[in-house]
Amino acid sequence: MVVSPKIAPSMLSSDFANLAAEAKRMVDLGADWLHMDIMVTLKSEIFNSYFTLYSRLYNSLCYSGRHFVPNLTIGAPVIESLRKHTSAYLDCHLMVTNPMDYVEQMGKAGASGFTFHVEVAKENWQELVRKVKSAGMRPGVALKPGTPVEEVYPLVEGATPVEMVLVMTVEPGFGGQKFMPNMMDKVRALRQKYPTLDIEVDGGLGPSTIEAAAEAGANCIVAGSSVFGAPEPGKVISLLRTSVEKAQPTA
Ligand SMILES: O=C(CO)[C@H](O)[C@H](O)COP(=O)(O)O
Ligand SMILES: [Fe+2]
Repeated sequence: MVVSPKIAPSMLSSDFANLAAEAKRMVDLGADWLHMDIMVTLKSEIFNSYFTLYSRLYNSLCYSGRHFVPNLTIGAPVIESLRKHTSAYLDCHLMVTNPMDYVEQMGKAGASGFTFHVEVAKENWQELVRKVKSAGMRPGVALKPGTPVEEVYPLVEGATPVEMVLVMTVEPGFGGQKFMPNMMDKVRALRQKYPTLDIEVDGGLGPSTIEAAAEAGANCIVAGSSVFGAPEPGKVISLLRTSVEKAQPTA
């Protein structure tokens, strides 16, 4: 295989009150990675800034009070707690407007992968990737459904490249949404250009959508509701893996 399958249950669909046990359950059932969705509101990011007033004004002018996503999930303290209970690869997907602010804390907390959104890193992605690497994490870039795939090419081809591209197959923010099959054109274009790149798909993946994603060339599969909502989650994990293995070309 040119690229290996990585099946990453999204812990967004787990029982947060029993996160350590849920993580162990997924690893025991065959998960390669644990996908951690980090969503922060704009308000808490403003408080992180030294220029509170300026940020507030800037954000109200440019973002009209909107957050990167309309949801709040977990942050570095939860990653740090979970890290004490598992050695699994923690595949962190940062849906925040200022990823640079979270590099150091996520690295110290024990995150393995740090995937930021291209939409908020157009100006500073080179510095961001460098910092992610020096904090001991693997850098990845994500793109929303409305973002053209060409926007991530420079990040894959840069002097300090990202090591994974995450193609969102739903609008970021919530689990349990419907898979967008038209996003497979992006996956196909990426796989054609970069045969050995890790390409992750996130949103609405499960037994009924995996074939489209695997055939297009995705090898890292995030699946939340389809895994946690299944009577036998282990069977879903192995089905996802088999589909990727069948579709990937051999070296
Ligand atoms: O990034 C995400 C949402 O923004 C989640 O990772 C994603 O939605 C997974 O959940 P599901 O498999 O239920 O769609
Ligand atoms: Fe995600």
